[in-house]
Amino acid sequence: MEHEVPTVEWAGDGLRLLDQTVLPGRVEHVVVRDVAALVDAIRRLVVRGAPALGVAGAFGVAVAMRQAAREGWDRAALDEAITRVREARPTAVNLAAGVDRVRPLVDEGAGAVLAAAQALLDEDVRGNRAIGAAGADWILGRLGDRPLRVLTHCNAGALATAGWGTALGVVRALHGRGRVEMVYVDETRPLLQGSRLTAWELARAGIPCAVQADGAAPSTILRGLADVAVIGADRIAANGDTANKIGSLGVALACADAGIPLVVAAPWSTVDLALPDGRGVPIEERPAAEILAWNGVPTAPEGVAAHNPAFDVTPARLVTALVTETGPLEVSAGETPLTAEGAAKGAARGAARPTG
Ligand SMILES: CSC[C@H]1O[C@H](OP(=O)(O)O)[C@H](O)[C@@H]1O
Repeated sequence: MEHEVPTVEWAGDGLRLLDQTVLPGRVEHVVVRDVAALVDAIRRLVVRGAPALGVAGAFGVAVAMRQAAREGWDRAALDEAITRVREARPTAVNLAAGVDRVRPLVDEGAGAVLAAAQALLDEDVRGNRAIGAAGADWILGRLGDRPLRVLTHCNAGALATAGWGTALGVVRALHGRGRVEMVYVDETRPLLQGSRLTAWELARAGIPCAVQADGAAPSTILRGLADVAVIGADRIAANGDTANKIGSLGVALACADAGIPLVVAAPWSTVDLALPDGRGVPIEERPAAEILAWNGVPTAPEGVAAHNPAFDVTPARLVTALVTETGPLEVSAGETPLTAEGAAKGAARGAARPTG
């Protein structure tokens, strides 16, 4: 049975978020009604994942407007608060894009902003279903119509989006066709989005999976235990260079060496056409404590330093296929650069009513 729990939704007077910091042990929600609480929720990964951040950013404009009305802010204070939401995390382009999409509607009132944010949420779910189907089509066409062993990194599932997921959307589509033998789930240190979140989603969906240490991924791939790796993205440059959770580059290098496909599943809203290549991707550096302890228990000697980049950039030459809502692009084979025309088609596909 499919048991999706809404990740982000408007709840009358605030933004209701599934608190992903307490999964899988507890399923709890928080409702944020002010900008400081929303920024904190984004920075602590209560809500996380590029598309989900885009939706949270869009609704965040309405949160700021409601707070401005309650507290009597002037326009400058409102604009500053909206910018704080927009800049809460730097790497996923979707957060800023979500804010920018609805910000021009501020003068039309909170109702217009909420309607636009809800439209973005609905488009994301439709787009993810399209990504899932297109990704499954490409993978089965490439590898043969048989049950497959998939490797994933981090969480690019329903929890990272408004629903269904991107990379896990592909896995869900394959599973729906009876074409998943096993999913190797990288635990994804330091915040364990794989073991805590991806394994939770797959178990609830009845999809067979095994959690592994991140360090096991290259040998799993080079020992021939996986047929394909499918990952999400946080920002894709115009040439196809892809920023994703730290450790994705290692998976990509192993896939290239082993000759298995690396599939990036992402909506066009994750493509940053203003960025010619991956050198300009802002890489979020996160707190040392995430590396040096778990649940407050030290895992390293006191006083040592930590290096905690939250993302890395996989060069386009290692991306076998980028699957968006408009279909696959065989990036490493040169089907780039990504174009504004493609982005427009993607937006139209997400906005299109489902045909059945
Ligand atoms: C579908 S985008 C998911 C993407 O976001 C994750 O980062 P974080 O958990 O820090 O928000 C990770 O990079 C996933 O691949």
